[in-house]
Amino acid sequence: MAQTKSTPRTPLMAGNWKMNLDHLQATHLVQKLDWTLKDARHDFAAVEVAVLPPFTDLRSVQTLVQGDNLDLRYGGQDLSQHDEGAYTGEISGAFLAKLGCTYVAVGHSERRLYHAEDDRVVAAKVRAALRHGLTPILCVGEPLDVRQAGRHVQHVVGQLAGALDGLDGDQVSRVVVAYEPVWAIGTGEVATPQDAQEVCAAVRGTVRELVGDQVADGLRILYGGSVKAANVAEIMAQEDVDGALVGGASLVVDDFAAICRYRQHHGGSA
Ligand SMILES: O=C[C@H](O)COP(=O)(O)O
Repeated sequence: MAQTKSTPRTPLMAGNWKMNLDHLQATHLVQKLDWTLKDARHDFAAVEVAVLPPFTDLRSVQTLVQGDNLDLRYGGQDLSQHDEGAYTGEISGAFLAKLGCTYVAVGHSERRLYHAEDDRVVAAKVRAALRHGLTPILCVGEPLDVRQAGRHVQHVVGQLAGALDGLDGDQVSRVVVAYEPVWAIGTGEVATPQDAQEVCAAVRGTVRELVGDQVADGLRILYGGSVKAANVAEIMAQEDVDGALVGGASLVVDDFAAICRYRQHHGGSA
């Protein structure tokens, strides 16, 4: 049973589509998602829903969301640390802002792994996002060997401190953190609610030490890694978990909508 949390923070359910769905498929999914969430006759005002499509879909998503005034936010999966210039293939945060993006994922483990993004690059991208008025969804998480060695909290706190280094309280208050254990991404191997809580509490504690109580209490921390309708309510019931970053299940409207309706699964009030 979900429990009432001591500090209310608006939950965020963000769907990271990764390299899936072209702009036509994106239009179809967004329309159906909006229809499904409204059709549920459930109060979604208290849950923020966002999608992170591929860059090539964003203009279509913007047209739909703004044209039909949909209650849905959207954003990019990555951005350049630079604002403009000779960086072939890169996308500026300024371009994302111009397209009406609210969010941008930064430091996803797939970027760290396949594009060699280290804490220094991730920190620069967090700053780039903030410069352009975007909310970075800063992804942190440990690989399996680190978890097995029992160093997961230390690892995540190190990534977090590296990415937030030098930011003031106002800047950190505009960041969302996503804890995604690498071993749980796309594997069906979901962390237990207690695993998620342990690390998310450490994330909040680190932010408390860095910039104080007010920012820490307001910080939204998402869990990501094989989130499904069947496991989301228990994860959301944890004190320091404020939402989910959803990969595979966000590509199927009914599955993602069910995740957004997590309160209905156990009748709780997280
Ligand atoms: O950004 C999303 C995460 O990588 C989780 O992906 P997944 O839900 O497919 O495990």
